[in-house]
Amino acid sequence: MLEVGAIWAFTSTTMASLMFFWSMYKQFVPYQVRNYLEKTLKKYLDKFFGTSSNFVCIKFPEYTGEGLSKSRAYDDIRNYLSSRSTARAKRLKAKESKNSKSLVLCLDDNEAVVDVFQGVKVVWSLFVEDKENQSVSKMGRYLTLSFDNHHREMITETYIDHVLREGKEIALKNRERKLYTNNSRHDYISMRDGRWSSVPFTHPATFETLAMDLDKKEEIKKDLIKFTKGKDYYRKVAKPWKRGYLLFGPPGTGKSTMISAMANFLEYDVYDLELTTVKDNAELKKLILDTKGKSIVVIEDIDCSLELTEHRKKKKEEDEDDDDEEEKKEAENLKRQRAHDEKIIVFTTNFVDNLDPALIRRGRMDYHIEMSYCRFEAFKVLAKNYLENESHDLYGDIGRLLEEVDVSPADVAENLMPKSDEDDVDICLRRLVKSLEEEKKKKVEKEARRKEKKAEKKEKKVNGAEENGTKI
Ligand SMILES: Nc1ncnc2c1ncn2[C@@H]1O[C@H](COP(=O)(O)OP(=O)(O)OP(=O)(O)O)[C@@H](O)[C@H]1O
Ligand SMILES: [Mg+2]
Repeated sequence: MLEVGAIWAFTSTTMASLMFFWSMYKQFVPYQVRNYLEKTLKKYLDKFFGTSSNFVCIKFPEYTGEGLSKSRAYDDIRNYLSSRSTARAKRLKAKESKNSKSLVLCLDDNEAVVDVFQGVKVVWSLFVEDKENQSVSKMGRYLTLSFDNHHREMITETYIDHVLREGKEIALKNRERKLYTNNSRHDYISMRDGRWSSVPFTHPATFETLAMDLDKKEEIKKDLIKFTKGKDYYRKVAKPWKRGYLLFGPPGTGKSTMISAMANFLEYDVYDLELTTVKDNAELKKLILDTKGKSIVVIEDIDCSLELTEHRKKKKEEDEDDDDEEEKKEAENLKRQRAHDEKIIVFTTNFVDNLDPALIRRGRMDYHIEMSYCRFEAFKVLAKNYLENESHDLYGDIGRLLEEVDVSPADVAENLMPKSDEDDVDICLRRLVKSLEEEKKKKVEKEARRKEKKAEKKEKKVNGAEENGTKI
């Protein structure tokens, strides 16, 4: 019989050797023999770790509690181990999860991996629960963490916390990001998640492809990074961990594109809040409370939304009084839980001057970003995106024309986009120049008409005064 117990009377270095032996044996020993040996080995491992005075073994079952619900700790540990296992384990399993954006490689059954933390080696192993211990419907597995008793304090007080925290972070990074909407018209293509329905968020915009002043772009990125790192700071100053941005500018200047770039930069989900379909204030509160952390709540065209919702204002106030006690309590609880959720709120508008100053004050909208017409710097970003071009004889003309006329990046992008296989860089840039020249002509004509009208008005006034004067 294999003297596994003897082999495991050892140091952690021998553990690593055993891992090697184990993987070799898995490659070369036939399945039936392996099956028998593995069962025996597992018994020994269980026995050894259970009785050894030097080693401690902690079991983390996949299903816990009376209802045998899936253990969150088990999932977090598996996520943590997936990064360790990809680099170190000999046998991996590819997992396809519906919440994950790609295949996840993780530890295979009856496989072990060594992890090192603050110089201390520990061994994680994954086993399938014995048939007789399994519940009827759930194929349970369990993870065991084995380590030298000398490090008990450090492992239980620091290491396990570290594993759970990192596991959560990894899950967040690997998750498929979502675009939520409260507009139920999209229900047929989306998944419902509480009061929101969702579809995968796949907008490809990034800050690199965003055409705008480069210094302003860098400033916004820095602001976002500072916000994400501000957990302790917000707690210290007793403010909810959220930041409001107001994006304003003419149509087609990239406000919505900027929101997608922000979401991709921070790896946040997006909640697109359609105010016009919100019944009353109570519903609005519920919707906001129903959003998760690491997300951007977007309210587009705030001026129009507010106008449309204005007539409900009175009703909202009444409804607040009607709020049933139970619901108020639930909302308060959620609010307390979510006070430290990382959340960004973005408002957009075409007409910033129409907004009530109380609405855009700092605290509600902390950072105001103007998205403006396309100038040369922004054009260069678009030319790189759309034509992979960085210099051309026409750049001088384009730069000059872009200073003279106000066109949106959306219009410039439309001209730069090749319309057929024959459209090369030269053709696209010439098309842009032509369209900018037409814009310039229109602007000159408009200016001339304006002056003409002004002169006419002046003349009428003078004539009127003269007539009046004659009358007097
Ligand atoms: N600054 C920009 N950088 C890169 N692409 C842009 C930019 N502005 C506009 N575009 C392009 O033009 C299209 C329209 O832009 P977008 O929807 O972001 O404008 P908007 O400011 O939100 O307009 P609206 O006020 O009408 O909502 C985008 O799909 C994008 O391709
Ligand atoms: Mg928009």
